[in-house]
Amino acid sequence: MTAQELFEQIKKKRSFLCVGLDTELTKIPEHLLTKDDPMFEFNRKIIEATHDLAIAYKLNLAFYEVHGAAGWNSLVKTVKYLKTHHPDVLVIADAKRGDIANTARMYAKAYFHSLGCDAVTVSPYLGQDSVVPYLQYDGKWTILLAITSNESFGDFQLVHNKQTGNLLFEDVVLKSMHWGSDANMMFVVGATHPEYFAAVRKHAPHHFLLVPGVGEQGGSLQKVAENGMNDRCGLIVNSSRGIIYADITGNFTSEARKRALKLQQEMEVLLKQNGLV
Ligand SMILES: O=C(O)c1cc(=O)[nH]c(=O)n1[C@@H]1O[C@H](COP(=O)(O)O)[C@@H](O)[C@H]1O
Repeated sequence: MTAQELFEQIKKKRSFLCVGLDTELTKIPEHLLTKDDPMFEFNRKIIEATHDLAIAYKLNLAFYEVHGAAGWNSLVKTVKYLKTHHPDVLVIADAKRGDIANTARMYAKAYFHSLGCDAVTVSPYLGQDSVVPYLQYDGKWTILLAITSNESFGDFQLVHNKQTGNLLFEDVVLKSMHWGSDANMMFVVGATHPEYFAAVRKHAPHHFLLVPGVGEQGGSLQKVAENGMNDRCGLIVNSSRGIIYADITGNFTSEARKRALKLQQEMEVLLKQNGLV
C-alpha cells in the first residue's frame, strides 16, 4: 500500500484510526469461548463492527504467540480475513523485531510474505543492516520505534549523544532517513509524550507516524494532531483495549463501534480543521 493510498483512505473514511487487535481469551465475551477459534471469532466481529471507521488494524503478536500454534493460527486467519474482505485497510504486524541481517531477512519474509501483512514494527537499535532487509519489499512498510509510549521510554531514547548533539531518538529518525524513505518507513511516536512530536516532525516532516497510547494509556488525540499532523495527515492513531474491550457482554460489538465512532468523529473534526477533508 502506498502513502497516497493511505491518504485516500483517510479522506474517504474521514479517519486515521487503527484498531489494535490485542486479543486476550480472558477478556473476550464468555459465549465466544465455545467457538472453534474464539480469538478469530472475536477479531472477525470487531473488524465487522469497525472497518468503515478504521484505516488500519494492528495485531500485536504477543497476544497470539502466547497460545503457541493455535494462537498463530488465529493470527493467520485474521490477517487472511482482513486481506480478503477489507483489502483497503493497512494490516500491521506489531512484532517489534530487531536482529542481525541474516535473521532480519527471515522476519521480513515471515511478516510480509508468509503472513501477508503490510507493515511491521521494528526496533532500530541494531542499526542499518538489521533494518534494511525489511525495506526490500515493495509496497510494504517498516515502522521504527522512535518515542515509545511507556514510562521508561527515556532510559535510552532521550540519551544525549555528545557526538551528534542530538537525543538518541532524533538520531534514529535522522540516520534511518538514509536507509529508507517516507514511501516505505514510518516511526512510532507515543501519544503519551506529545512534547516530542515537534522534534520528530522537524526531522521527518513527510513520514507517516504510528501513534499508540490513546485510550487506556491516556494520550490526547487533540495534542497528537496539533503537534504531528502534516499535509496528508501523516498519522495513524492506534487504540486497542479502549475499543475492543469497551464491553465484554453480548453487546461487545456495538460498544466497540461506539468507541471507534467517537474517535473517528473527533478525527474528522481535526482533519477538517487542517483542511484535509
Ligand atoms: O508499536 C506499538 O504499537 C506500540 C509502541 C509503543 O510505544 N507503545 C504501545 O503501546 N505500542 C502498542 O500499542 C498497543 C497499545 O494498546 P492500548 O494501550 O490497549 O491501546 C499495544 O499493542 C502496544 O504494544
